[in-house]
Amino acid sequence: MSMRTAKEHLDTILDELKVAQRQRVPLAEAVGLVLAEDVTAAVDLPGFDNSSMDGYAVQAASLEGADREPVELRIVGELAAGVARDVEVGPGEAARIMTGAPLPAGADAVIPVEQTDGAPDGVVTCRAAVAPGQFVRRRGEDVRAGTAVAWAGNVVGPRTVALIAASGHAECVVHRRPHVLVVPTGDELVPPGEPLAPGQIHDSNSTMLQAAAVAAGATAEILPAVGDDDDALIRALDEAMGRADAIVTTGGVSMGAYDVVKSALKDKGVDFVSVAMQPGKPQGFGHVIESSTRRRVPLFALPGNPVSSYVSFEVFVRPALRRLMGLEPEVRPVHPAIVTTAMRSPAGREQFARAVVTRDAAGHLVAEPVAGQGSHFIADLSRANALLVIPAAVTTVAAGDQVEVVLLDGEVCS
Ligand SMILES: Nc1nc2c(c(=O)[nH]1)N[C@H]1C(S)=C(S)[C@@H](COP(=O)(O)OP(=O)(O)OC[C@H]3O[C@@H](n4cnc5c(N)ncnc54)[C@H](O)[C@@H]3O)O[C@H]1N2
Ligand code: MOO
Repeated sequence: MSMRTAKEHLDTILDELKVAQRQRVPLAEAVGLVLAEDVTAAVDLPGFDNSSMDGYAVQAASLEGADREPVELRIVGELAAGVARDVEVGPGEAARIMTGAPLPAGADAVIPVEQTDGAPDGVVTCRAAVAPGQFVRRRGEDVRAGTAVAWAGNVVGPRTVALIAASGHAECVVHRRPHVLVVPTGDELVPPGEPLAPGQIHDSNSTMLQAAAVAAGATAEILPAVGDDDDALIRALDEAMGRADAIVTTGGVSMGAYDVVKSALKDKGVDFVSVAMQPGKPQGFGHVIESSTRRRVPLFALPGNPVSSYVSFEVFVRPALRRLMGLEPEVRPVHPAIVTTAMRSPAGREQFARAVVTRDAAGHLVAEPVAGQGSHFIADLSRANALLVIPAAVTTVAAGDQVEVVLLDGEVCS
C-alpha cells in the first residue's frame, strides 16, 4: 500500500469528480443547490405602479395647502390589492386605495388614511399635503423584465427563491442534489433498536453517515448490512447503484481476514491506500461500474471504526459531495485556538483529534481535547464540536499552545 497525505488523497478524489448534471426542479427543492443557469425576470417588479399605504390615491396638486387648511376630495371609487385598475382620478378627486393595489389612472400620489377622516365614500377630508410620487411603488423600480436576477454558480437560499418566484418562475435549473448510498459491512452488525446476540453491535455508522450526507446537502439511503462475503457485496451494489450518485461503504478495508470491501472491490476500480492520518488511515476510493448501464459511480470505502468513519467522511466525502453539487469551498475553514491540555500525536500522521471548542471572555477560541481519542469512543465523538488538527511533523503539543481547529457545527458558544 502506498502512503499519501490527507491533502493528496482529497486532491485525487476531487480531480476525478465532475459537477453533477443539471436538472430543472421546483423552487422548494432547489434550496441549498447551485444554479446551473442564469434566471431572467419574466415580469417587471413591481409589475405595476401601486400604493405602499392604505389611504387615498390623489393628484398631489389637489392637496396643495391641505396641511394648513383641510381639503375635501370627492371619492370616485375604491381599489383593493388584486383588482384591475378601472378607476380614474381627476383634480379634486380621490380613490380609496389599499396597500399593493394598482394606482388608478390620473393619480400620482397617495395620502395615508391616518392623515384623513377615513371616509369610506362620498367626500374625504384630507389634512396633509403630498408630494408627487409619495407612497407610490413604481413599476420596474426593483427589477426590469428581461434582466438577470440570479446567476449560474449562485447558491439558492430562501432569499433567492423569493426573487425567482416573484420574477415569474416556479422552477429553476440547478446541479442535481446527489443521492448517496450508505453500505454498512460486517457480520457483527444489527440495525439500531434490534436485540443483540453475543458479539453483535448496533450499526451506528450508517445512521451517522446518512445524517452527515444529508447535512452536506445530499439525500441518502442505507442499504441492509452486507456480511463478510464478496459476492453479496457486489450483488448489493449492483442492485442499488443505479439510483446513486455516490456510494459510501463502511468497514472491511484494513488487514483482517474478512475485509470484504477491500477484497471485493480492489480489482473493480477502487484503490485502497494508507493515508498518513489518524484516525482514518485505511481508505478506498474509485469508480465502480454498474453492469447493465456501464455508468460509473464514485465509491468511498471508509474504515469501520466509528470515529475513523466520521473523520473520513468529514475530510474526504463532504468536500467531494460539495464538488458534485458545484459548491465552494471544498473544505471547512480552520481557526486558531489555544489547547487546554498537552497532547501526543504519532510521527508522520496528521491527527484529527476531537475537541470541545468554546470561546473565552476575550473572544478567543479554546480547544479542550476529549478524553477518549481512540477510534471507538462514540460518546466523546458526540460530545466534540471540532476537529483539532495536528500536522504530521508535530508529535507533542503543550497546554497553552496554539493549534488549528475545524468547527464541525459552525459557530461556537462561549
Ligand atoms: N492488523 C491491522 N489491523 C488493523 C489496522 C492495521 O493497519 N493492521 N488498522 C486499524 C485501523 S487504523 C482501522 S481504522 C480499522 C479499520 O477497520 P475496517 O475498516 O476493516 O473495519 P472493520 O474491521 O469492519 O471494523 C472496525 C471496527 O468498527 C466496527 N464497525 C464496523 N462497522 C460498523 C458500523 N456500521 N457501526 C458501528 N461500528 C462498526 C467494527 O465492529 C470494529 O470494531 O482497522 C484497524 N485494524
Ligand atoms: O486509522 Mo484508524 O482509522 O486509526 O482508527
